[in-house]
Amino acid sequence: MITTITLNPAIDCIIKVKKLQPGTLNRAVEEAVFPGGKGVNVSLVLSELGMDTCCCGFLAGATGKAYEAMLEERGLKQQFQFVTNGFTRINTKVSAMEETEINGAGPVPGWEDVDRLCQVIQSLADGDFLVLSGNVPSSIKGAYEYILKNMPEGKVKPVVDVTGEELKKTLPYHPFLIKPNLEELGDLFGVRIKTEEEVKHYAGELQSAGARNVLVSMGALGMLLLTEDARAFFAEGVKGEAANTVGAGDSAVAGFLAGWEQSHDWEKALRLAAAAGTATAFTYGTADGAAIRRVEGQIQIRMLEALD
Ligand SMILES: Nc1ncnc2c1ncn2[C@@H]1O[C@H](COP(=O)(O)OP(=O)(O)OP(=O)(O)O)[C@@H](O)[C@H]1O
Ligand SMILES: O=P(O)(O)OC[C@@]1(O)O[C@H](CO)[C@@H](O)[C@@H]1O
Repeated sequence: MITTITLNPAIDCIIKVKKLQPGTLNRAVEEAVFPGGKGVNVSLVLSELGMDTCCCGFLAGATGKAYEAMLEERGLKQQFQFVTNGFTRINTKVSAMEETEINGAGPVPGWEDVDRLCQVIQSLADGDFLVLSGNVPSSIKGAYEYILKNMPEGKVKPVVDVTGEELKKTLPYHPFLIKPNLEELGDLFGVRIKTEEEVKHYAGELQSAGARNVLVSMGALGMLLLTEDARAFFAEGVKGEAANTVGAGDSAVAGFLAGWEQSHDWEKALRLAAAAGTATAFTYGTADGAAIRRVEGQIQIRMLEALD
């Protein structure tokens, strides 16, 4: 079982306009709503890939009820808890010549809510993956570190996809996988990363700080994997027309975990990660299993020189 935590999920509203014109009324030519938030996206893609998954985190208000109904419609196992303050956010993603996103703030959970969540995940089985993914509300800053501190040592294999300080604080808990994108990796070290060597170097620094495996996603360029047994691979990007790339990174995390669970082979895990990310970039919302399997055969993987 792979459990995902999304502290601040969102109804993702994807709107396509011919041309985005700020300061005036824009009308959609296409629109769709999805139950979004990084951890839930991971669960949606895991279930498409035939994996057993459950998502949890916090919902609130009328939009929270609507969100719950959307999860039910998708047949996703969930253990979300309702908090009393605020409402589940609606994140607007506008697809035009470029992508523009407006993410809401979301409800205001308290530490007592985090404690309730910790109770829920105490029942995970030894060795289960626990995916901690997405923005941490400011009322509970440091929540990922707190959650990991409250799990019996060695019980779960954490997977962390979050930016900045929240990520750094989880590294002493030796996450099985972290997945920064190129910009996030650079921001962690206050640099702008330009070469593959630099990606490998800074991913290696994150391993030295505690991460076991590091997957760096680079949008249309592809993704680089540095493994705990000091191997490095690169999955080349696949050319094609992106529909909306929201959730591509989350799909990559799901593909990696599904691939790893199914094969225990780094290259196969990376291939499925790249296929899932690509398939999601080429569709509205997260990709379905058939689309991911179709892209899988197009992924080219290069083995890189290991780190010194
Ligand atoms: N435009 C694209 N064309 C082809 N493949 C893409 C494109 N965008 C993303 N991908 C694939 O998806 C993977 C993950 O994308 P990306 O690096 O954009 O993740 P991210 O920044 O974490 O995204 P998000 O936060 O929206 O989930 C890439 O490494 C690549 O394999
Ligand atoms: O505000 P956060 O939590 O950083 O990001 C939330 C979000 O943008 O991330 C997902 C894509 O990765 C979307 O489904 C969702 O709207």
